[in-house]
Amino acid sequence: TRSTRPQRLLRAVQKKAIKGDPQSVISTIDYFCRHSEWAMNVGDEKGVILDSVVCEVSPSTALELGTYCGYSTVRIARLLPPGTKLITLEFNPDYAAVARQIIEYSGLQDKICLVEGASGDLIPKMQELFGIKTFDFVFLDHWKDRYLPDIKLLEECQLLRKGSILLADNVICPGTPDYLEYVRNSPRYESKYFKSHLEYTKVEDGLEKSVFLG
Ligand SMILES: O=C(NC/C=C/[C@H]1O[C@@H](n2cnc3cncnc32)[C@H](O)[C@@H]1O)c1cc([N+](=O)[O-])cc(O)c1O
Ligand SMILES: [Mg+2]
Repeated sequence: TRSTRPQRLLRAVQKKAIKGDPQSVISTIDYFCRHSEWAMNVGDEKGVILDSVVCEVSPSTALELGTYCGYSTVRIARLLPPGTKLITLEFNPDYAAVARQIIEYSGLQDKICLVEGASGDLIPKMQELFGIKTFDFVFLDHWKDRYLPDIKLLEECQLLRKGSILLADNVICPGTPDYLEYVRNSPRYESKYFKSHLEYTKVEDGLEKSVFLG
């Protein structure tokens, strides 16, 4: 049977990127998505905004919702201070398998913990599974109708603290209207929109950065 797009993206990384070099893995994926096949990675333009927020927060604990092929996982983990871990959740086993190989190829496996499962099931288990008290940083890039229920779950599970930063992809395209309305109107968040473009295109999209106020 024909290979899947994630498998073809992995093959491009294994063929063209330098093993152990996260930047070359990132550049290879961006090149593949611009010149061979578009894929729903946060991409290079929004990736620069993601990088700047990760560097600013310099999180001790970080969570990513929706690993897909691991592009943003590698982008985030390459900037984390030593001794910190990025927990990334992915419920599609085929995507998780590709992501594991891309993460390993980048050499960042010691900074990343990829957990297979649904965010709705795993978020309540973060304390017991990883001894996590609160997350300093959360990157949301999974199904767009899961953003709002999942941050409400993070609040309920007391996994956010005063100053926790949420960064959400695709708030314009495909769009996350209920999430945006919530973080922009809730007194519990201070929210800011970073205008950009949908990965590898000229279509408008952007990232929403929201600080939990406690
Ligand atoms: O649909 C998009 N992203 C959805 C991403 C979904 C990824 O997160 C996982 N997932 C979903 N709920 C989950 C719950 N728990 C764990 N993994 C989960 C899915 O198995 C997939 O790997 C998207 C679409 C476009 N686009 O232009 O169309 C552009 C983008 O940047 C996008 O991010
Ligand atoms: Mg996205």
